[in-house]
Amino acid sequence: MEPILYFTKRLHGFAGKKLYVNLFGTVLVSLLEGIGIFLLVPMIGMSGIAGVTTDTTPLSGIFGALQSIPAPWVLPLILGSFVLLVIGQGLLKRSISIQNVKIHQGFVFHLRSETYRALLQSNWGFFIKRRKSDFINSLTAEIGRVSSGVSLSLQLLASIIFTLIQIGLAFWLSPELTIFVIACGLSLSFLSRNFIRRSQNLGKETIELSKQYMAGITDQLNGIKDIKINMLEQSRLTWLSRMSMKMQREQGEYIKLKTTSQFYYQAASALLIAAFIFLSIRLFEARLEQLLLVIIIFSRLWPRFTGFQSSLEQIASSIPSFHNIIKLQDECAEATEFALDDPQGQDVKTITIERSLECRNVYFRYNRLEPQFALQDINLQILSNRMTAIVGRSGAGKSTLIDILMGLVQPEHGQVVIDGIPLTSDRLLALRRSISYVPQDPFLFNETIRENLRMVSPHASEEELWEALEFSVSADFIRKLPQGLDTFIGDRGIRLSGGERQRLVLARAILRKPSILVLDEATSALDTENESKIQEALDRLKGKMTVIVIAHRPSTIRNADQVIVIDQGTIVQKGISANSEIKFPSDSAWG
Ligand SMILES: Nc1ncnc2c1ncn2[C@@H]1O[C@H](COP(=O)(O)OP(=O)(O)OP(=O)(O)O)[C@@H](O)[C@H]1O
Repeated sequence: MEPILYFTKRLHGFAGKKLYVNLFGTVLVSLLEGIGIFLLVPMIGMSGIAGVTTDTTPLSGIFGALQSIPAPWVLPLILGSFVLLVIGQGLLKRSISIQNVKIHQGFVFHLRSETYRALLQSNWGFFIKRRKSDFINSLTAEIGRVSSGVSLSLQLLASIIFTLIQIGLAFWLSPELTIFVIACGLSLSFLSRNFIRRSQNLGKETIELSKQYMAGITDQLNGIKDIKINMLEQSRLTWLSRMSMKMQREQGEYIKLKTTSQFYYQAASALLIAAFIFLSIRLFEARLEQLLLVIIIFSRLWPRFTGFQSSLEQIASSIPSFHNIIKLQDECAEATEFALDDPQGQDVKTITIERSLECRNVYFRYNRLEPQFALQDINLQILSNRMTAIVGRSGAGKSTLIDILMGLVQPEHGQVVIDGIPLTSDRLLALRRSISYVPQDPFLFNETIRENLRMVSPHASEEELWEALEFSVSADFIRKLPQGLDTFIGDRGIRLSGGERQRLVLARAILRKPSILVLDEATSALDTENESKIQEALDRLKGKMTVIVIAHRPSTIRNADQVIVIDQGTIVQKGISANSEIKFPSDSAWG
């Protein structure tokens, strides 16, 4: 109940007055439907079928007024009112349905952007502990389930209001029979608790399966090249069929549960109606017209009880999604590193390092429950406007060190210090604005080259774009493309070679005009000629920009002013120049 209330409040906050208008409209539609049914009684009476009159029902007062109208007009008047009522109800229903869809869609979008915002505001440490596909699942399937769960709850509320009105009317017509039917309805709802609990459990299974499916399919599509090279197509297809079978089984269980509960309700309805007619005739001696009205009302009312059951089951199955989204938003809130709409965040100034960027006694573990440190006792000084190279064998801790220096993760002990001042959370954004980072696996968007460059610097002139491209030795290959800067580069830049991608990402990094440039094996895919051209370009940055290079190849660090060697998370060697006393780790990459 709690998560439903939580999201209903959120929906209320989002839709405001529109929500009440729609709820009121839904109740009105149901009422009009009820009035339409009441009109059936005098219509039947007039037709002479079964000798029904309205005299003995509480409606006699209302229909008595019809006697003052000339006899030939009564039937057309009643039939006309009936048609008008049905048309009015239909139109109202249509506009409410449209409004409902608008509110529902708007709320899905609102929830999605709220959750995505919370995700974007979270720190890097939060992302490395979780599966990306779980986020995708939450932002797509689960938010959809939450929104339809909320919308179902509101429909249920409208239905309850209408049912109460109908019960009032039924009570007015026959209190005994009404109490009898309500008692039966309540005892049935008590018995149906088990179905609701099972629906909730099935909802949990749905989420787990949907997470597994999303994780698997994302991984496989990311690794489609490996699948093709290793001819894993058949095994992947088998995985998909197994997954589909599990999902089908689970959906089958859900449908079985739903139809069983509907069957019980139907059987109970038949029994109840039989008992009800028997009792009304034998015990309560109801008259035909009274009985007819009560039957009409309850034939409308009883399906509502069945509807409640079915809605409750559906809502119950969406509750685990409610919990998951709340949990995700709470975890994001805990991991928030800045607020996206914070006006101060928008005009953060960049930091210019005057003297140095330092690590003082830094220790870091990915998992604080395990004894293994990824970095320990790190003390280093990166001088401003110089080139520092960080080297070490694979898994030594180079990328982790870079993440610490960029403020992406925080040390467990120790500090990052900029020009003698410790890096605190309020300066994190400023530091990040000052840094351009070229990762090992460069990321490009499925857009044109121009769009990919402008993403980081929307106002860059054509001249600036080409300048950055010249720097990264990309200008020539782009000029040769038929569409030049307007070439679409495909998913993650798949239509470019690995080296071209690296050069383009380097151009993007330079375009930001950073004060610190971080290259994490950013030239590993380049041939010697292009690499040395980039080395020359980086050389020209000396004195203008602080450059930090992670490298595996000695050629990459030839011109570094300082070389730091890391092994098993600790600094094992520091040297002023790569050409002199540095001894490289005995890793195969170093030849
Ligand atoms: N997200 C993570 N969760 C847990 N452990 C991690 C994570 N990322 C890295 N590690 C571990 O931390 C250690 C240092 O990893 P890091 O990526 O910093 O090494 P590296 O020197 O950059 O290696 P490479 O040259 O292969 O990229 C490794 O033992 C690695 O297994």
